[in-house]
Amino acid sequence: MKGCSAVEIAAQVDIAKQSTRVWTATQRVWEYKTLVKLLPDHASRMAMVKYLILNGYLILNKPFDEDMDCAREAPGTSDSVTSTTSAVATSPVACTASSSPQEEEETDSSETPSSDERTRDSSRRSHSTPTVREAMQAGGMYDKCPPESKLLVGFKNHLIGALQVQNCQQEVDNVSRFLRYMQPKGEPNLEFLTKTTETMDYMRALINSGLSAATILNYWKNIIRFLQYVKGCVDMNVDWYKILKYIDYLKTMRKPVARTHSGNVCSTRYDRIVDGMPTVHDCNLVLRSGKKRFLDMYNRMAISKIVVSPTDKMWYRYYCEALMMLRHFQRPGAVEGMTVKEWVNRKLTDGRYLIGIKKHKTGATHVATIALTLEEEAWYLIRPEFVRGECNCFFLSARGTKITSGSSDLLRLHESCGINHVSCTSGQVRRAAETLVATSFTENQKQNVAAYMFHSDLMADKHYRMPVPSTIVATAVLFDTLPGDCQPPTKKQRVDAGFSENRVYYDRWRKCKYADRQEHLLSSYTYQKPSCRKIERLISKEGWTSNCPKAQHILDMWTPALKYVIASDKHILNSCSRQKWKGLVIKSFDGQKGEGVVATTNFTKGDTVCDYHGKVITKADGEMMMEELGNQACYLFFFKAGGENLCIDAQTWPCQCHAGLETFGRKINHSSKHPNIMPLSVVLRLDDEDVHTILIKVDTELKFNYGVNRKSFRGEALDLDWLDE
Ligand SMILES: C[S@@+](CC[C@H](N)C(=O)[O-])C[C@H]1O[C@@H](n2cnc3c(N)ncnc32)[C@H](O)[C@@H]1O
Repeated sequence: MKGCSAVEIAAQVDIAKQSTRVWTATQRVWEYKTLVKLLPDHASRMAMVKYLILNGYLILNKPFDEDMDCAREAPGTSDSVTSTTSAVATSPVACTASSSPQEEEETDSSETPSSDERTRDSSRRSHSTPTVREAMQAGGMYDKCPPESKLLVGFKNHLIGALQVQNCQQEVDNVSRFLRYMQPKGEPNLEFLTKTTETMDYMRALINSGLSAATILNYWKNIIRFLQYVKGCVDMNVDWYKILKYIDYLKTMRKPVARTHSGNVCSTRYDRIVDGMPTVHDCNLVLRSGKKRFLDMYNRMAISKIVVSPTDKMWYRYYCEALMMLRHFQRPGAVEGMTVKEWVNRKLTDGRYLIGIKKHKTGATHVATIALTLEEEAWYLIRPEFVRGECNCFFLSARGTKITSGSSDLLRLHESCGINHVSCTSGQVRRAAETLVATSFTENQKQNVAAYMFHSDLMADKHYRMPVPSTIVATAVLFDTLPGDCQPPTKKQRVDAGFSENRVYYDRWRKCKYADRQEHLLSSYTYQKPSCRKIERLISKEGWTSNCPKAQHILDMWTPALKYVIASDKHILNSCSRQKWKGLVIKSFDGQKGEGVVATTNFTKGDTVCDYHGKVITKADGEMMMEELGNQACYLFFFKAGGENLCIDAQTWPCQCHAGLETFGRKINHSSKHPNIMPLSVVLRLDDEDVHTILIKVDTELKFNYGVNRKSFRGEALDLDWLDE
């Protein structure tokens, strides 16, 4: 539009904007998963994908072209990706078990009951999985260091011994591949700590090889854990500073990947909200529709002793496996791992047969448990029909060997019943059950369910906190009833807004408001217990006249919340780990006092000025050190935490972790009469250390009360007159 006037150009821009809006609004962007749902038939879907792309549509989360062309994508692939991603989002450990390229290889079914399935499975093995692996191989990311390398052996022992990670081989392999990439030859060493360019290359190569964001994050997590292990190795004489810097670098580098991952998880969850989630009942459809055939087969095999065809027998087994996954919410790994011994050891408890399964292919330390009804137990008694030789596994393939993929079997069952399996995987039914539990079970019941479904407690907790559509709507309705001035909705407002005349929403509003007020009052007193009078004053200042918490009740509920606030404060964690605190200097004083700490900025009550840094030792060890010191200045801080008598040893200086750096805590002098800071013992998740933090109120020399007097320590301090200060 070179020759056009500004007005003409502006008019064209307007038209373009308009058309972009229409373009976006008319579904130019497609999620591949939606296409899977709309077009379960692979060929039709591929044709549609091509058409959409040709016409300028954008398809998000499309599998690699090669995968789409080579393999008839197993229905449910996208779904299983979904469940992996969400598991990763809630528990990074789960990612270890499910998202590594090795695992991708292993989860392919090798059992091939029909020629059709054989074609599909073999094509998946020969094309789909190796795509990622081959890319990794080509990029030099698949080679490993010798397993006997000192670093790897040490790391593995650390994972098993110190961190109790029994299933750690995958993590060790991931680290091994990383080390090999960074140092293609020889015994791996720590020279990579300075190779930032190569590290960046490694990240790029991982991304380019087609690994999912979740898997890459998992690699990164493993490497960071490895570095933390190295940091703690006293015999390696490693440079802490270098390691910390490198960890920082890794953390920065993973940020974009983490963003992509969060985006993926969000989009999955969004789909779930928009498309709705299947209920447990929906997921059990295959059990209902196949039940007649199943019972018929049972009658023929168990009662009439008629020999059925191998295909029928196989189908019967699929159904039995499905029962465990869909009705008893077991993971496929538990179905695959169940042994004959575990079956024989089943225990009749309160009318149910209880079975425990130890091997379930996950990193969880829980035993998978199933409580079969008497009827179900009878259905499983038919197993001898499948035995072809020696095999300890309970479920047996057509060849009499261990089954390899419970999820593939579930998929086959769905296909045989003509049911679209997409929303009926074991992951889906577990999620559906969790949703149900979250809305209608008590906390105790939830914990029991978590154990039954063999989640880690943390994972279970996270799942239960996931919003479900009905909760979101209920909350939104509640918000709608809240006018801006925070008054409860009047009866007229409620009725006008389409709600019933009764008080249910009014009461709900009052309940929420009451809880808010309680929280507000409690949050005003974080580190010092208030008096009843003080709370009453605050309540009256707020101007609340009704629906108002009682001051005494708040006092009863009060606990020192600050510890928890501190424990999650990134600034404090960072300052503790780097030993960098702002607003303090060390100053020399006259006389015996020596040096002390002075504040150069104004601190406010509640501020954390620094920590008392040093190694945490026992009280007995501390006392022994003190005895040896005699009358010399002493840099030991005795305290009690969780019933234990401990001591921070700042006597041993400089510390290993911050070579050559003077730390402030140990330089703070004593004052019993005018202390202006107080120590607070908190447990920070910081390289497994208990870190003591100190609060200050005024900008003057920092002094705390050492908590001892001249008579302390059996009178040994009698001549320390400065203790009276
Ligand atoms: C933890 S250190 C404090 C820093 C020490 N002033 C320095 O120069 O390194 C504790 C020692 O400082 C000295 N100290 C602490 N408070 C003092 C005070 N109010 N007056 C005199 N000396 C004090 C005592 O010798 C004590 O053993």
